Amino acid sequence: MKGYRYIRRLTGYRFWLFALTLPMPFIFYATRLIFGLVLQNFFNALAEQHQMTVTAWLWIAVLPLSALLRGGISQLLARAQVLHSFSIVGLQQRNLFMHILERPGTYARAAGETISYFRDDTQACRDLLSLLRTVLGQVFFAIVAFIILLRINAEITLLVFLPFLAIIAIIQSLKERLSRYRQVSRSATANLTGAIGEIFGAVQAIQVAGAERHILAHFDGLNQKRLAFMVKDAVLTSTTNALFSNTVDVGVGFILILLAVSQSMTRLGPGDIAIFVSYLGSMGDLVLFFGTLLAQFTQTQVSIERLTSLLRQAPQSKLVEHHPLYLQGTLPEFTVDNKAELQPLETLEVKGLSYRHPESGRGISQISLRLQAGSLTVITGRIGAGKTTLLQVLLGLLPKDAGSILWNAQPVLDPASFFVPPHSAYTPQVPHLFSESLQENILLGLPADAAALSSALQAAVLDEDLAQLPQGLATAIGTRGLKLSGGQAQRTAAARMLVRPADLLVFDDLSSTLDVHTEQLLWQRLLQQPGRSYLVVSHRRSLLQRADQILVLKEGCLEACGSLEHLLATSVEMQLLWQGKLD
Ligand SMILES: Nc1ncnc2c1ncn2[C@@H]1O[C@H](COP(=O)(O)OP(=O)(O)OP(=O)(O)O)[C@@H](O)[C@H]1O
Repeated sequence: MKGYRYIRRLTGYRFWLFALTLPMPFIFYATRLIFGLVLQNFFNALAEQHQMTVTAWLWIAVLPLSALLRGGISQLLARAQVLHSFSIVGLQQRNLFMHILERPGTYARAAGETISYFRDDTQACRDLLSLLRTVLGQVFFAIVAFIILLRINAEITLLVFLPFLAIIAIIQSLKERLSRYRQVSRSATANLTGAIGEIFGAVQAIQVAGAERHILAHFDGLNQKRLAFMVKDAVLTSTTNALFSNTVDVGVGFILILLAVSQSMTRLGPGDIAIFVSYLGSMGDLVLFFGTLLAQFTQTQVSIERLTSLLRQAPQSKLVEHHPLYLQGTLPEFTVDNKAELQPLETLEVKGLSYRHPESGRGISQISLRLQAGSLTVITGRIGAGKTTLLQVLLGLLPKDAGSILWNAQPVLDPASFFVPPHSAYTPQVPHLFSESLQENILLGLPADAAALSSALQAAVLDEDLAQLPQGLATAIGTRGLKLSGGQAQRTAAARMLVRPADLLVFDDLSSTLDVHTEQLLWQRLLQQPGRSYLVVSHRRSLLQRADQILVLKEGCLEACGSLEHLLATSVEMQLLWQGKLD
């Protein structure tokens, strides 16, 4: 989606608020024009009469009135401006958040990067619109001021405007270099902070490898690079800022020099000089803001590209789709669809399911399966065969490229919202735990039902561990569950699943962190649960032996399917997996 279309669609959201904010800079700069005219008339009246006349007093009285007018109108419109800013930033944040929630499997970014998308990139358009509005007001001011000054003294006006043009030309010539220096210094900073993150995450590995000296040298090198780029960036930015801020003084100096050398200046009264100085001050704003506006155009384009790149196959206009936002007043009641009324699982059918990861071009192709209620289906295959991808596409965590999913012969149109309790529950390969108590991690907001909790703990083989934990269920498990062993973390995630009513339980390889005995006990207890069906990724022999059917995946395709006996007799891939000859 082109940047301007993105901005146009965004501006269309609550357009009346945007329209209300448009006159603000015009009113602001109109009062500055009035202020200059008042100054001119006041000083000229004073110079002509050599004393405070009624006219002079009148001109003085106009000053606070114009300030009051400006303040009053600004106050009225400021609310519209704040609401408009929050609306367009909030709309993008809401749409981005919804997109991630709909397809969590496609979103794999670090927390810091995510904050930068949500906080910085969604604000780029707001900043651009705000600058654009201000610069339009300033251009209006510049044109009117130029005409007024021309009428006072055309010769001087043209001469005084020369430094402005010169400075705009200098800024333009420096613009490309400014942006290059800024980009290089930002990326040097990102390299450094990225390295700090990696070093903290790998302290143990560094110590074990005795690589402290090498890492410090690397860190020092990154620091030196950043220092060099930052100094260049700071020197150039300060120089251009100095140019900006001294523009007005240069202009005033120019007038004074002309006053000393030119006859024509003698025709200027003190009020005329005052209006020149006053207007030049505001012209300085235009030079400053115009340069910033040009830079903001580029930054906004970059931000729009960054944001839309997160959408993958979804239409790019999704980020600027219009939806209600609740910025004021009480929030509407939160309702969850009551899926309990829907049919309990009888059969689950998958036909021709395909998905390719855009980054690697790999994934799954044309997978079909049929699963009966109350059965255990095991998906197996070598590393990278597509087992996780199949589960994620089925559950709607990744968007399917092709294929269909049928629940009791009815098509599932939106798997992401369908495959949740009470239809199904899922434990991923790496469970996500929070730095809360064990109980909160299992319940995740469900009302504490002691019987359901205790049954889930028992089924997940957590009951014995619980006795060892200092505060039992109230034990805080640390950031991402770090105080738990890998196996405990995985069984906590399993208990979270079991405490919820769900017909279909989907597990992605529990065996990686469980010893053979615990895993056997877990499956023994799980399979005793009434009314549940299981879809499980595993390569453990004990589970393959229990399975009603096994799907063997190879390079993203369904290689074979059937009972263990049948597969061992007919599938070479299954034979190799069974003998542990493949990883
Ligand atoms: N996020 C991703 N981006 C790009 N390619 C991916 C992504 N996730 C998986 N793949 C690729 O898709 C293929 C299938 O991966 P998948 O994780 O589904 O395999 P798997 O059978 O579950 O492997 P494992 O046994 O290691 O869990 C692999 O070639 C993998 O490299």
